[in-house]
This record gives sequence, structure tokens and C-alpha cells, in this order.
Amino acid sequence: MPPFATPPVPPMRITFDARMEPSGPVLTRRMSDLRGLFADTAAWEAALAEDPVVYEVASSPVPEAEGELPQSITTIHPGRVGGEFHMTKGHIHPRPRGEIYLGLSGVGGLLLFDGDKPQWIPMEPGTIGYIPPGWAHRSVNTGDEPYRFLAVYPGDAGHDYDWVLRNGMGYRVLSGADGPLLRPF
Ligand SMILES: O=P(O)(O)OC[C@H]1O[C@](O)(CO)[C@@H](O)[C@@H]1O
Ligand SMILES: [Fe+2]
Repeated sequence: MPPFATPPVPPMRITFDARMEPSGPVLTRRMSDLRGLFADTAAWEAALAEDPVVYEVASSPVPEAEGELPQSITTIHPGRVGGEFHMTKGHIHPRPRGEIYLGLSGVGGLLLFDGDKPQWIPMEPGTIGYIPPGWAHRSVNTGDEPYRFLAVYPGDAGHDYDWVLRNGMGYRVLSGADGPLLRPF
């Protein structure tokens, strides 16, 4: 017997479709799901009229359970809200667990925050961004095309989104004349 109770998952070959996304469920996050995250509240409210899809997360069939290593591919569509680039909600793992991101297409960045100092890792196809345990993380599309990355994380990590609403992420990532501009919160 395994030392913990999880639904059994067989070894599996996970295939990618033409968009390089795993074939599992897709979670769609629209502008209205990102309440309280962009600095320019008026610009965010104006964007609600169309309520565009900001990002999609396609998951593999591996469950989020202790001992498993689920994966997902996130696509952040290009765009800005009051000069701030489209981004994920961001979260911290309630159980301190590391995570790996691999850039697949487009350009973006991985913003990390430990509650004290923020870190920024530019991401492009082939870049691995390592998220150590205890660091909140958010991904940002800093380009004009969809930014897509693979995430692999321990299945018991969990997602705490309120931590980011309470503490912020240390930086806001804005569009600047010479590329992304990191403005302290
Ligand atoms: O969970 P968020 O902050 O919306 O960001 C989405 C991305 O982060 C993950 O939750 C993994 O950390 C994935 O599901 C996805 O890669
Ligand atoms: Fe995570």
C-alpha cells in the first residue's frame, strides 16, 4: 500500500495537441476574474465591458494529490490594463513546495515575491524558471503574442490566492519605452 491515500493513476503518455497543450480540462480566466489585481482600477473596469480572456490553463490528467506531479500549460494573451501587462492572478503554495516553469512560446516573465523582496526572471522559449518553496509567483506576458509556459508542481502544493491580494507581488510590471518596467508596489 502507498503511504498516503490517493486515487491510483497509471503511468501515462501525455500528448500535446497542435497548440502544445495537454488534453485535460481547460480553466479560463477572464478580466472579471482579476478583480483587485491591476493598479488602474478605472482601466480594469473599462475592460470589463468586453471581459476578454486574459489567460487559459490546460491541465494534464494527473491529479493534484500528494505524491503526484501535475502539469499544466498556461497561455497568457497579450494586452495591458492601464499600462500594466496581462498577468496571472498569482498565488503562493500553502504547503511550501517548489515548482518549475518552462517557457514554450512568446516572451514574458516570472515574478516572485517572498513577502520581503521581489525577483524577476525574464522568460522565453527554453528558459526554465525555478520557484523555490515559500515564494509567491505570477506570470506576465511582456510581448505582443501569446506567452505560453509549462508548469510542473507537487500535487499537494495547493494555491493560496488571497495571500497575493493581501501582500501584493512587490513589483508591478508595466510597459516601458525600453521593455518591461518593474515599478515597486
Ligand atoms: O494559478 P494562477 O496564479 O492563476 O496561475 C496559473 C498557473 O499557475 C499554476 O497554478 C501552477 O503554479 C498553473 O495551474 C498555471 O501554470
Ligand atoms: Fe504554483
